[in-house]
Amino acid sequence: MVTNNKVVDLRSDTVTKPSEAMRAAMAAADVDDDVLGADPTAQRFEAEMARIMGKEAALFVPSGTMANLVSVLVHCDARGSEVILGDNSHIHVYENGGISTIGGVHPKTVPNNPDGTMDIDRIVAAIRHQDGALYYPTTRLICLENTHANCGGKCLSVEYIDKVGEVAKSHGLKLHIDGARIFNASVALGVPVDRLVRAADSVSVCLSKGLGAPVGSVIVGSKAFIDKAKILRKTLGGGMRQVGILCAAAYVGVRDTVGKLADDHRKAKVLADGLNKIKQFTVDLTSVETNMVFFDIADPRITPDKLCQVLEQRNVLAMPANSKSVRLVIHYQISDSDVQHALTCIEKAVEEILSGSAKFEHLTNGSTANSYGH
Ligand SMILES: Cc1ncc(COP(=O)(O)O)c(C=O)c1O
Ligand SMILES: C[C@@H](O)[C@H](N)C(=O)O
Repeated sequence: MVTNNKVVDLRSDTVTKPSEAMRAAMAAADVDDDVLGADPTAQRFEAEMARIMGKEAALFVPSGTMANLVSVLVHCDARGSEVILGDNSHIHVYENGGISTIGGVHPKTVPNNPDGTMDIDRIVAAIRHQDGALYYPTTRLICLENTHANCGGKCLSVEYIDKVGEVAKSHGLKLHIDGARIFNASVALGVPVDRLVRAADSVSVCLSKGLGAPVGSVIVGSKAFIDKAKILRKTLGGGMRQVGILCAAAYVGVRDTVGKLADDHRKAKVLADGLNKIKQFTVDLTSVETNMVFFDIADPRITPDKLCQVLEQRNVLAMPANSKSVRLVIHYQISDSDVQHALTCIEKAVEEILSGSAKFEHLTNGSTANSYGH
């Protein structure tokens, strides 16, 4: 039963459609072959992103996955390299093991705490000792993720990042931040984004998430690092021709949408409060720091897969996080009335499922291809 023609898409902040301003900028973009020389719009955008992030240089890449892969492979350019990263990190869980299958880099996971951090003493303990060089991989890199997607969009503090940076420096290691949502963290923490990443040798920044660009990420770091990253991007097939068309849209996203992230976070809290009033759900309200809301379903009759299917019949899109919880993500194209409409639809979906009147096409255990969970 469709109660509203408009689709309220809460699956992710990757679902935004380009704004009219982005489309106009794309149409008007001054472009050239970025492989044969330098697309002027890409060059301007990369210089602006380096300035904003407080790094020497920047490189536009087609996706966050490629941004992380290129960054890890530049830092870990010798055989037998190992990277220390979170066991629940996007790089380790959702990027097809690319650092290993493509880059030959060995992952050394450390448990992620619920707040997205890894215990500093466990990071230090994970660093391979020189004495074992005959047997062990060689630690070259530590990766953090801010905000942390699988930990509910939690923010890593600048104090924590600086401490990990000190550990990396004192052990001769590099530090990469998967900053897919670094602007969400900067806004939620009230810390300028260049200060937040000061300790990092490289950062990947998604333009196609909360910033609303249709495509792309940017890597920032030293000029020497970005020069190597540019070659590796080409090796991976990421060299692009008139890429200014995409950079023009991304530039509009950075200019127009960063200022809207605080409102995304406010709406996420409104959504979380509403969900917490539904007695079959539990939400840890203190964990809603940015634009993501995870809620657990206590009633076994209501599975995440069933709930998402019934919501889809009402044009509200959501994704199971796993077999017991659902993830909802706010972005700037979700209005306050969309939030209220979604809450009403969720309440009605729960009633339909519990009354037995809900219709399902197919059921899975929640870990389907279209689920975020694992
Ligand atoms: C934390 C994080 N890092 C990296 C990525 C990868 O970005 P992309 O989907 O553009 O490859 C995502 C999700 O998309 C993410 O949530
Ligand atoms: C699914 C995942 O890869 C994506 N980064 C998201 O958060 O939606």
